[in-house]
Amino acid sequence: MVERANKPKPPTLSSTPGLPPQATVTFSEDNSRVVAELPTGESVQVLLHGATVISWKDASGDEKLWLSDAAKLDGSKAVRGGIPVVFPVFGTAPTHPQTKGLPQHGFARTSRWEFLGKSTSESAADDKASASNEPTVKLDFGLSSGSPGLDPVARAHWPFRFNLIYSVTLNPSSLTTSIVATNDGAESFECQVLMHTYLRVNDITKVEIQGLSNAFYTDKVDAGAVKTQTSTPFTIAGETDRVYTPAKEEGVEEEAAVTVAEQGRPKYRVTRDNLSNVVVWNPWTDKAQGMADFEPKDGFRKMLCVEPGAVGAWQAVEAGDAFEGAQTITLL
Ligand SMILES: O=P(O)(O)OC[C@H]1O[C@H](O)[C@H](O)[C@@H](O)[C@@H]1O
Repeated sequence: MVERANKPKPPTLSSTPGLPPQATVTFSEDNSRVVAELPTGESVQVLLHGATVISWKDASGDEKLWLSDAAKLDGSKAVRGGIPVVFPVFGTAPTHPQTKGLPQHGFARTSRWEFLGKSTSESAADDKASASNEPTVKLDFGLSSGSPGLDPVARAHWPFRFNLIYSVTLNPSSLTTSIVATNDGAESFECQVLMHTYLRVNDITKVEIQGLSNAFYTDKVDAGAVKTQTSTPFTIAGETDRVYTPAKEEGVEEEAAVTVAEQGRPKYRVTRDNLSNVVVWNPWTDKAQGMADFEPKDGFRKMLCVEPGAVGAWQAVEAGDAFEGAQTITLL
């Protein structure tokens, strides 16, 4: 059972002498979000609407994600900022028979998920962090075709039986989000998955992105032209909306990391597991102006979306099978 946010905090986080202090997990008073804090001070907040991570702070309280001042957190709209979950379609797909009726980025980000529970370093014994005695907390969220909180648009336009488990794992120096999308029905379906991470930066003009050299990308601000990333690291100096497909190194199982540096200092490393694309997005002046929920209007200077996903192709999930993917963002 999670504790309520309004319950007074226990005087110490470790109630059992000899055991390492545990993370605390509480619900906000209005039940809209789950808040987890490590004994070392790092914290994460996940809104049940969309299972959207809306805050990730380090031990000093420094926020790592960008969230619009005008973001709707009341369930009326997808959240502008944090980490919205994109499923089962990235963008819109008017020519894809199964998802053509769905709104932009699907329905996962506009559905109310269920909080399934937490595990901390003690119970997550196979977790790498706990093996090194680092505190860790994992929060699990669920959404299925039978969920009461499922956006009605899913029932109307995506008639498949599915089950999504989305896990948010906080360690002192990293945040991992992972998804398992299971096909519970008798028919196969095709889907796309993406974690739409809005990283917070101090000044976008000082940001450099590394790790995408020679990667092919679709340039959505140039009519979908397919290009190759020649200059690396690269900087952002205008509206940017690119879907990268970085090549995998031969014989290497893992996908190459993308590093975001600011003023020459590495800041975030984004690693991917079974997510073969990376979208890099910044709306810049005009697009930011055009989004009612994007505030302040010059907020594009404080953010960079680096979005690991499986969106370049459709993922076919046969009956009884599942698609799994994850990202880890490490503070450098
Ligand atoms: O406004 P939204 O539906 O949240 O989408 C925000 C952005 O998401 C992705 O990064 C896409 O590549 C962009 O084309 C899109 O503008």
